[in-house]
Amino acid sequence: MTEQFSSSEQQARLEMVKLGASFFQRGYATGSAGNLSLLLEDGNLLATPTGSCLGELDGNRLSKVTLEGEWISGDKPSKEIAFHRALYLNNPDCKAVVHLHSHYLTALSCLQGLDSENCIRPFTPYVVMRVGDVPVVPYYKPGDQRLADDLAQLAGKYRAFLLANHGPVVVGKSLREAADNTEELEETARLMFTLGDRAIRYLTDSEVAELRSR
Ligand SMILES: O=C(CO)COP(=O)(O)O
Ligand SMILES: [Zn+2]
Repeated sequence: MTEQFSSSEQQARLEMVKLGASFFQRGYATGSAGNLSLLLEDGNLLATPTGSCLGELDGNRLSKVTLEGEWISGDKPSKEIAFHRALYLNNPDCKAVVHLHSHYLTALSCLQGLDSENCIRPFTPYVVMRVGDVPVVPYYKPGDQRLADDLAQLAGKYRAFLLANHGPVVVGKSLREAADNTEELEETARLMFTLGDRAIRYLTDSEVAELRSR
């Protein structure tokens, strides 16, 4: 990578390239699906370009956009940049966003009858400790402004979201945290399908409350 970026921006670019490759190599991302963004120290967003494969990101060509949505540099930003911006603008703790079409969460997002306020009823502690409730955003086509409008409404209250018939969106205080929490959710969705129709002992309300108050 060239020297045209500040050292913190250079580090952020390298982190995005590294995490994108890690997602891709381990099968959490396939083809050119999914997008990542983070808030730079200069107050602008670094995001993956539209149509890019997370496994082959070029640190020098990542998109830079203002929080208002103006494209500053790099390749054309993700078509989902509007919903990424909505999350930063409506949650001061949001410093990074991960959106994937990971297998099990996307399968979950296609089920009918999900609880729109929390589609993952807790049966293991980590989802409660790290993420909390996961609301479902109704289906809109990728890139639709209504995804951003709905996420803007939910952003202040939740750390992860499931886009119906599409996939997860997870925020974090860092790209690493958002990535870790996305993986936690993906593994939890995988457990849901592994458990299938068997009777699950869900965590009780007091067990959930104990985890939340930690
Ligand atoms: O996941 C995607 C759309 O929801 C991928 O779109 P982009 O390639 O424009 O980021
Ligand atoms: Zn998508």
